[in-house]
Order: sequence, then structure tokens, then C-alpha cells
Amino acid sequence: MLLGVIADDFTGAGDIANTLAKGSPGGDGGLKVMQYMGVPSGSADPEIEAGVISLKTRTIPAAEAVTTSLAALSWLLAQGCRQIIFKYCSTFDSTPEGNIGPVAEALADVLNVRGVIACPAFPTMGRTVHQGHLFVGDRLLSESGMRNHPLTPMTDPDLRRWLGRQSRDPVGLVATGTVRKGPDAVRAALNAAAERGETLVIADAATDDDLITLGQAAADARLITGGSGIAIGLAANFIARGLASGSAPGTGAVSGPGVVLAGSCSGATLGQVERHAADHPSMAVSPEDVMSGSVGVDDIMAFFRANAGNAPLVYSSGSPEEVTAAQNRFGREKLSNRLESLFADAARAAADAGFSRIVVAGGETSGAVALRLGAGPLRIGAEIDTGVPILYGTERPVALALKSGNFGGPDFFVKALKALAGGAESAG
Ligand SMILES: Nc1ncnc2c1ncn2[C@@H]1O[C@H](COP(=O)(O)OP(=O)(O)OP(=O)(O)O)[C@@H](O)[C@H]1O
Ligand SMILES: O=C(O)[C@@H](O)C(=O)CO
Repeated sequence: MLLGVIADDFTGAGDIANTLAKGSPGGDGGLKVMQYMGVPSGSADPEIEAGVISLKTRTIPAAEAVTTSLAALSWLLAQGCRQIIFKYCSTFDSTPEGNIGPVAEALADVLNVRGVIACPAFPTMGRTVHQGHLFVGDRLLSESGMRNHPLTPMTDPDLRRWLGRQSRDPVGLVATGTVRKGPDAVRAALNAAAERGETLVIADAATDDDLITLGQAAADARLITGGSGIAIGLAANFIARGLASGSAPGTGAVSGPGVVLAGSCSGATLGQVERHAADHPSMAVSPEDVMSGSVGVDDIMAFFRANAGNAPLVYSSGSPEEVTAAQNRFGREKLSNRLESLFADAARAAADAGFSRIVVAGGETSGAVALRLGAGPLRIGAEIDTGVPILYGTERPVALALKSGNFGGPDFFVKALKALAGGAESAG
């Protein structure tokens, strides 16, 4: 294994696994990638060139996130990784307590590095960094839908300031002017930042070319942190050095019926739920239903069975106002845990009953589902929509699409179900 990724959520893990499997735009192919569910216990298949460990550490207490991420680091180093990426969200999802700063600094301490790139940019999805400020499309992060996120409301677009609140050491900046001078200038700026005692350094990037420059500058870096965009140029580094030969994402098809589970309340998911529910069977699960226990796995399974073949959707997604009201009533963590467990149990019961294509919306929700499914490490297939690959179970015959909240076009659920069936005509 050449490259190891520690991802703070499951959909983000799939996102970067997809980038590494595809390789650089117009390049010589990607790496052989496997996505692991949590820190694996045994050794990796020696064929695997990039191992992506999916953790669910984005919103847990910072100390626990650090411990789990360090365990992931040890496993990856034991597999021979020369380079480690800490993958977080392209919208920098975190709180003033963490977990990006504490985890990144702990990894840097173990690897004994300073002047580490921190770059969430993902220009294809409209996430760009200018003078250390994160934009979503043409709005500052704090003016995007992310300000209403149920778990990590992003209220400050100044990444140096936001990361500074979570970090022990001062946070640096490599701005566009330097990035556009090329990899040598970036390397020099990172070295200077390290000299000043800056462990983490926000790097500007507004285009894929900027990210490729950062990737070239980081060819020998032991640690890089960022969104999936930061990996765009990395497969090419290993291929250019003759360490990897360049390969294509895997293929496959799974034939059983499909289901869709949406626990994300992000803008894109709300639109996808509305669109899908307009012409497919759908079941809304409200926070009240879940907390009172009036709706459980048996009800969801009865709904799936009654609608097998018609792409049934179960969702809890609500508007920002509904989410806030429910959180105030039941407590944020308690409600999230109950909703996530219900979706996880429902997905497991569905897979046990032969529903072998499972589409999930939401990173936390996907994490809960994937851990409960027991599908083993996931093979990376073709990209369904930007940042969302098909994932094939290696220990049970299921195919998954784990979608980040704000990813995917309005018809994503149908598109994904068809893709999981190997490009079938109908979604059911
Ligand atoms: N109606 C609701 N009210 C309050 N919380 C909800 C509701 N529906 C879902 N949730 C919780 O909100 C959280 C949504 O997070 P999740 O990561 O799944 O989606 P997301 O944040 O949109 O996706 P991503 O992290 O990929 O951007 C989950 O913990 C989920 O259980
Ligand atoms: O970076 C992104 O936007 C996604 O991979 C993600 O992590 C959302 O949860």
C-alpha cells in the first residue's frame, strides 16, 4: 500500500476513494483502491495501492476522534503507506472544539511533520478557497446552507480563524499568488510556515489545476489534509515514479431489488427526496415517530416489502426549521443517534431480506448503515455522480451508493439504483 487515507465520514471516504481510483484528469489512470469500514484488524490485500479507512469521527468528542484516527494511522503505516491523507469535508464540517484541528495536529505529531497542507477545495462541486476563505458557489460558506447544518453549523468562512480555534499551533496560509507560481513556490512557503511553527497551513485552490499544483508540491509530503480535491494529482505522482501502473475503477452489477434511505437534511437531499417521492413510494419518518417508538424497523420492512421493485424511499429529512425544533425538543445527539440506528437496522434487515442495492443519503447516516451492514471492505466501482462511486461489498453481495448530503443531481436516487444494477433500464 502506497497511500493511506483516514476519512472522517463514510461518504467522504467514498468520495476520495473515487478520486484516487479515477486518477488525475487526462492522466494515466488511478490507483487500486479499497474502502475499509473502520480500522481493519487483519492485513490488507497486497494488491491494494490506496487504502481508505472510513471513520465516523466528524462529530464525536475530539479526544475520541484523535484516538481512533491514530489507530487508523498505525494500521496504514503497518501496511507500508508512504503518504497519509486526512480527509474531511469540502465544507470543512467541524465545530470550534474540533475535530479537524485536533486530529490533524495529532497525526502531524506522530509523523513528525509541520507545514501540512489543509485544503478543502473541491471546485467541481463549487467549493473554492480564496485568501483562506471558503466559498460554496458564489457565496461565502457562512452564507450557504451549511450555516443550518444539524450537527456542524458553519458560521465562519475564514478557515484560518475557524481552524485556529480548534488548533494548538498557529495556522498558516499559502494564498493563490503563491500557488499559481507552481509547486516549488508552494513547497518553499510550506517550509517557511513550518519554520514559524505553523503545523497546519490553509492552501488556496480555485481550480483543479491549483489542486494539481498542490499535489505536485506534496509529492514527498508524509501528511496532507483536505477534501477529496486534494487527491486529484496524487495518483499521478505514484504512477510517474513507476510505483503504480495506473488502473481503472472496478465493474460489477447486483440484481436484487433496491431501497433508498435518506437521513440527510442538506439542500440537495431535500430536492432529491421531493423529486423521488413525486413518482415512487415513499415513507416519511418523523423525529416524533422515532423518539416515541411508534415507527420501527418492522414498519419500514413492511413498507419495503409492499413496494419491492418500485424503488421505495424512507426519509427523515426535514427543513432547517423542522430540524431545529426537533433538536430543541429531543436533544441533538439523542435524536441523531436514534434516527441513525433506525436507518442502520432497516438497511441491515433489508439486505438480509434480499434487497441488495442500497442507496443512502447523508454522511452520518451512511456511516451508521455501512457499519451495520457487515458487507466487508468495499471495492470501488464507476462514479455515479460527482464524488459518489458505486461500492461493492466483498463479504456480502450488495452494491451501495453512499451519497454526501449536498452531492448528486435532482434524480440521483433513480440514477444510483440503475447504476448499482449495472446500468439497468428501470430503477426498481
Ligand atoms: N428531521 C430531522 N431532524 C433532526 N435531525 C435529523 C432529521 N433527520 C435526520 N437528522 C439527523 O441529522 C444528521 C444528518 O447528518 P448526515 O451526515 O446523515 O447528513 P448530511 O450532513 O446532509 O450529509 P453530509 O455529512 O454527507 O454532508 C443525522 O445525524 C440524522 O440522523
Ligand atoms: O467533501 C465532501 O463534500 C464530501 O466528501 C463529504 O465529506 C461530505 O460529508
